[in-house]
Amino acid sequence: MEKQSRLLCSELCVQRRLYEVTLNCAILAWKDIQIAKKHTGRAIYGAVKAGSSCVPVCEIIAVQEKDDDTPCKNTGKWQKVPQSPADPCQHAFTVFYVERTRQHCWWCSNVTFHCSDHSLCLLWVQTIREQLALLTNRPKSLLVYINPYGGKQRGKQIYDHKVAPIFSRASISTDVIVTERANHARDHLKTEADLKKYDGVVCVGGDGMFSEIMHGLVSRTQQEAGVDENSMEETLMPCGLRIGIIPAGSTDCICYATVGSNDPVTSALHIIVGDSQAMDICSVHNEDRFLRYSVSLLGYGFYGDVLTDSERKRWMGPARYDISGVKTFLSHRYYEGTVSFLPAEGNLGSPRDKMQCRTGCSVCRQSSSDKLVSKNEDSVSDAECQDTWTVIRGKFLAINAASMSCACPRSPKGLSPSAHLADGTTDLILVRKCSRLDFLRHLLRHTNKDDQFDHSFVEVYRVKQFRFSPRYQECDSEVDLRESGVTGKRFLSQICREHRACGCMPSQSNWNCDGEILPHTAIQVR
Ligand SMILES: CCCCCCCCCCCCC/C=C/[C@@H](O)[C@H](COP(=O)(O)O)NC(=O)CCCCCCCCCCCCCCC
Ligand SMILES: Nc1ncnc2c1ncn2[C@@H]1O[C@H](COP(=O)(O)OP(=O)(O)O)[C@@H](O)[C@H]1O
Ligand SMILES: [Ca+2]
Repeated sequence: MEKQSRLLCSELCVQRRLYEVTLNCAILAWKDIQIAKKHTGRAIYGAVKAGSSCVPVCEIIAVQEKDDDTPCKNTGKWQKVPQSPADPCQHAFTVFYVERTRQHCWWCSNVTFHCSDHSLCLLWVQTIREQLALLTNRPKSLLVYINPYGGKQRGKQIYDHKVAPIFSRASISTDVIVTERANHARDHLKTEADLKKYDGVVCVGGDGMFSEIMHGLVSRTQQEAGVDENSMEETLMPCGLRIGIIPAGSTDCICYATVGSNDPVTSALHIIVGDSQAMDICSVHNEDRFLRYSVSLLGYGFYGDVLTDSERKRWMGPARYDISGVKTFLSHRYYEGTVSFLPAEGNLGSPRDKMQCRTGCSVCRQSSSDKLVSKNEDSVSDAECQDTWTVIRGKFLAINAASMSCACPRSPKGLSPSAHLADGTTDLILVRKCSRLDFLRHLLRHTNKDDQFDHSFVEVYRVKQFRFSPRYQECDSEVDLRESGVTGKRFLSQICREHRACGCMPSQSNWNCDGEILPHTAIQVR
């Protein structure tokens, strides 16, 4: 505090007690003068601390001169405006700032400073505003998309009641679009929206809604940069705009895994202070066709089937996943296929190293600087790495790729607790055919502290690319069936012939790509 030069220092009242209030370019601090005097010369820091508070300037949301006839912000009571000009409470300003509450949860708190002199009051307001104006990473203008049908259908309510008031307090201007159909936001972003007007896009909804907005922005960026999304060789251009997420969906894992909570107010405050976090994006192709991007979970088998079943139960809201989860668990189907992958090299850690990715994560920083170096040196092409592909054939209950931890309220540590948000890799989890009881033990470990990878039937790899092809590929899609001349009957008789001895039927599943069903099962992922 002493190292930074003071911009202002005054004696002001807070709730009728006199405080020494100081502002430098980094911190606003207020110290109860009486408590401080009591302890002069004595090093009782705890006691001195008891009468003093501070807030980093970068966590101040707004400062407002208080009207004479507004209720006192600290007590909530209406205050009588004092008549005497010498009254130290005659003029006041309120500072709104971020306060940490529960784990990773933020709240917008406030403190009102009173002073006798109007010009002093104005000077404080103006100086704090000048300091806020220097924080250039804060958004001023945002484009907001609300999915009114996500989660418990409370997106609009959450935005109107919890988010819009703090955005307006922070003087952020917004254009709000309540979507009218699926893919409305994606198409608007891709073709219509005047993106130059905005400092960021806000998504009010779940992972599916985030995915729509991310697709809109990423595709728009590639179109403008002339990058062909169908080509697996091209390097995608990163997006210039940030996406803020106000959680109002069913899983909200993208919000939970980046912010640490699924609280709309916390998210709004992170948006206001201009926080940002880079995020890996996987591209998913089928042959030369681009299918989709994924940022959280790409899951075949168990999670694909849970999603397929749950789409029919959308009216149930978030509970549909639990019902479909139990149903899919009981059906206990397995899937045959071949997974090939290119393991991540270098100092990218391992999925079992128990390192959690946090803001400023050293692994992600290292990975992005490595990428810059390799780009400049134009080093090893994918073709040269061909020989390092690992190939695994087998029978699986689930094949999951988690590009981030996928932490969510259902599983607070996530599918892959040590996965990194922006290291250019995804954690590939293979759950081989096992008994129901073993699979249940594995699932349960997602909800407690035990290691879900510590089973003989579970393998996990950190990879840069992977491919999957199901064993009975002919049935991949009706088109493929017709093209290859294989009929459904022939497919079934082939399976029956091969499984006559054991009497069980292997199944076909679909890929769950961030909560959307992919139309193909043979995929290539980068
Ligand atoms: C026995 C309890 C087992 C609990 C296991 C929980 C594991 C949860 C891992 C969740 C990973 C979530 C990854 C995120 C995916 C989302 O992108 C995506 C889309 O989200 P959106 O709807 O918000 O748009 N969400 C999903 O695909 C939903 C996946 C939810 C899976 C829930 C599975 C519940 C399983 C319950 C099994 C119970 C067996 C009990 C037997 C007696
Ligand atoms: N106005 C709308 N009507 C119907 N569906 C919509 C609308 N807006 C968005 N969607 C779609 O709703 C799906 C689910 O949205 P999401 O917000 O992720 O909720 P949830 O988490 O409950 O799945 C997304 O796939 C999105 O494309
Ligand atoms: Ca990653």
